Amino acid sequence: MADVLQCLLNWLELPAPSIQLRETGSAGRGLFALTAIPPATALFTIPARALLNTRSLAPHYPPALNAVQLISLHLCLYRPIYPSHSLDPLFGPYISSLPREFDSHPLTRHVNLAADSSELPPSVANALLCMHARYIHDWDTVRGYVGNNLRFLSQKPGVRLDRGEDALQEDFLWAWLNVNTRSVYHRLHKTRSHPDNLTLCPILDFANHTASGPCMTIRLTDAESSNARPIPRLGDPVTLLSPSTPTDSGAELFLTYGAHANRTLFVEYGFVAPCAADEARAEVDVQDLVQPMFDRDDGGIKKKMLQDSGYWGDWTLDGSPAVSYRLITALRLLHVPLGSPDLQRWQDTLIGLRDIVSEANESACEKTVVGVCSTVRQRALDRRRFLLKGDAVRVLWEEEYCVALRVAENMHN
Ligand SMILES: C[S@@+](CC[C@H](N)C(=O)[O-])C[C@H]1O[C@@H](n2cnc3c(N)ncnc32)[C@H](O)[C@@H]1O
Repeated sequence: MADVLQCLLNWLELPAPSIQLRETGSAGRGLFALTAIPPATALFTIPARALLNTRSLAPHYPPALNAVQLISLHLCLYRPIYPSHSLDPLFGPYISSLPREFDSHPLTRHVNLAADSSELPPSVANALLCMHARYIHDWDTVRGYVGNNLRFLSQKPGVRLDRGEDALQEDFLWAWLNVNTRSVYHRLHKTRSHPDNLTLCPILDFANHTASGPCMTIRLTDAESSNARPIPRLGDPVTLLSPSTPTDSGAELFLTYGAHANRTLFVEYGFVAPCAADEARAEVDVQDLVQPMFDRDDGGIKKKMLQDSGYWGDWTLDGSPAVSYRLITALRLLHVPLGSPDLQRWQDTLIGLRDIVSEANESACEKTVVGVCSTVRQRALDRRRFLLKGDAVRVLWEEEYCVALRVAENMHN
């Protein structure tokens, strides 16, 4: 473990920092404080030349790919064949420090084993299918690109493209999952929202996620603070700051990957961070149960109205406990007869002219929510008993159960 970090530090020409790399219990490798660290201390700065992104890779490839596709292609071409190191002359030491495989990641299981996603809560299965579609789109694009640039790519030192398409696709999946689980936001373009504002960053990418509690932050780059594209050709360097509170020697140093529900953490990163039932992060998406309620005569018109006003789908319950405003809005419309004066009242709720459509409409919505909660609880009970305690999928079902229980109890009070 120490060797991996030392090798990266040598390549980066960085002095020994006040952190070390250690194996954690269940989260793989992680960063730990070697000494007590004062608040907001700069831990290390990774030079722009060592960041793997569109700026550092663009000079080495014909244009045509977006950031995820280009970085994935580069990793794929230079995947190390263990125990040997990556043959990449540019980023070899970094690529050699990446995880060797993603065998237990839900996407790998889905692709390789055609794993039955019916064991997952429906919204999780749906999120996994969407992720799979993204992956297939990127693979199709990169496969076409490789075909169009075969001669150029084959001449790169250390690259072998004569291994057959299956082997290439396997390496591409490994590469794509590295980008998906390890890249961070990094300002490289004129606008903040540009989808290619991302990078892989050595050492920083050993940091595990915490949903709450002290975490490290990335210092604002020059480009970000001036809200413009970076001036240096390769972009700005990345400096990692320790948490804003003192860190004890030996404590793990975390990042927060975002305020994600466990559904997202599981599908995108392959783990869950169990949360208390009363946290807003404990969330159930009930679209699979509510959408069929619109499969009736007036449902098509109502669906269109919800789509036009931006309220179709993403209907959630959470543990705080709460029914999302998006779901309340959809249910209110579901219980409004078309052609009645209540339709105007529903529209008035959208623009804040009214709080509710009517008392009767509110109680019909509540009854529907209670029914949805009952279905969620029953299916969670049915499914979780087939799974071992501590299994990530069981945690997902348990979260659904607890949230539905809390929301239903709250309705009755
Ligand atoms: C950016 S990497 C972090 C470093 C990684 N542990 C390693 O060994 O290289 C993200 C991956 O670490 C793991 N991970 C991060 N935070 C975790 C957590 N709180 N619990 C479990 N696994 C976690 C997941 O496998 C995730 O996809």
